[in-house]
Amino acid sequence: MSSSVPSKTYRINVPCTSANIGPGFDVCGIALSKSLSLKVTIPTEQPTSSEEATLPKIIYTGLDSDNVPLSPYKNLLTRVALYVLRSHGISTFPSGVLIEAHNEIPFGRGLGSSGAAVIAGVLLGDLLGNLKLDKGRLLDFALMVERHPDNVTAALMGGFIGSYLRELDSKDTLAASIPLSEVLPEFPPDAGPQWGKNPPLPPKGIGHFIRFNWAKEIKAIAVSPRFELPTAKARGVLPDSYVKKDLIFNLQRLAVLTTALGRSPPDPELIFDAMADKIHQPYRASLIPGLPEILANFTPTSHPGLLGICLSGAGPTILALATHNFDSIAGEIERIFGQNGIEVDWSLLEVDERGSTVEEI
Ligand SMILES: Nc1ncnc2c1ncn2[C@@H]1O[C@H](COP(=O)(O)OP(=O)(O)O)[C@@H](O)[C@H]1O
Ligand SMILES: N[C@@H](CCOP(=O)(O)O)C(=O)O
Repeated sequence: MSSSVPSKTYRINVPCTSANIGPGFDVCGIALSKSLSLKVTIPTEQPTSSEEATLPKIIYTGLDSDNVPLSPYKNLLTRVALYVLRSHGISTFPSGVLIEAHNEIPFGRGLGSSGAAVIAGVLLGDLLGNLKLDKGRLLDFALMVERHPDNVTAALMGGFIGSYLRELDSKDTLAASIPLSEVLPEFPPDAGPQWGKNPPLPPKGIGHFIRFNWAKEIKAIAVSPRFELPTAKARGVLPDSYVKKDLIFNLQRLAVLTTALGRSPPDPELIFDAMADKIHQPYRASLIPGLPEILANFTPTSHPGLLGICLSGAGPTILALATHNFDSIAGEIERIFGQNGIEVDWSLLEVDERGSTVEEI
């Protein structure tokens, strides 16, 4: 943007997330120390009716930025922002906006890249419309797009979070049931202010959540195979119903895990067993070569420092929680993936307690 145009610049920062943490399928999420950050420059004066308005210009740097659509009607960040704006009766983006995205979250690896993009988009819409929505309301909009709460809630709030979707009355159920194609329509390339009907506001308070404690000694090792597994595909292999004993297996562990991860010093035996799962990982094993072996080959006794191991989100990333010996734990997971012909990248991450932030810079 030319320096002669008066403008304000903001930084939106959204952390990556690891969802499920073993038994907490669609319930738990942890915000971690990699992020999607947007530098957003907004002109403070808009063109007069005789001047031509310009659409947002989007620039990406960082991971997986080569194939991201840069049209504001195709890009996930701006489509979500436009949904928030249109729900408030604002049919177009302000003119002349510059969005510089820097991405550290690999796409389709189970570290919540789409959840982070959805939260960044909601925050962007709030900023562009000067809507000043509170966090609960921002979450409602995010949940209309990404309809499981674990990633988006942790990305927005930060820390280790448990969440559920409120049972809605029939009027709210109707409002929340509008298809995703109406929330994020495929805009024609020449979409203008008069295009389509604005979507309705989402019901209030769709998502409820609580923040658990997190013991400061616990770090997250994220080992990401170098292939993408779209979350939709990894949800597609899950059954529609479960047997009672598998549900009880997970519920018992989840009840223990949420408190166990907040206790200092952490108890490796308790956490390790509490991170086992029977409702998503076994079904996803067919999509992630090496997963059964990885889950079967690690214990706190065989790998001192390890607390627990699970699939991160829908995978294929493996999340190992540990207090020490990070290199050897990651190296061993890398070795098993290697035997299955899969290369990986790994990093040691901290829990991000701040969650998403927006600041003027
Ligand atoms: N920063 C981003 N900007 C635009 N689109 C994104 C961004 N991050 C993720 N996406 C979209 O989300 C897809 C990945 O979503 P998903 O399959 O749910 O995997 P993940 O486990 O990483 O959330 C990407 O292929 C891309 O289409
Ligand atoms: N609970 C969801 C979480 C998906 O997380 P992602 O980071 O893989 O998008 C699931 O397991 O499907």
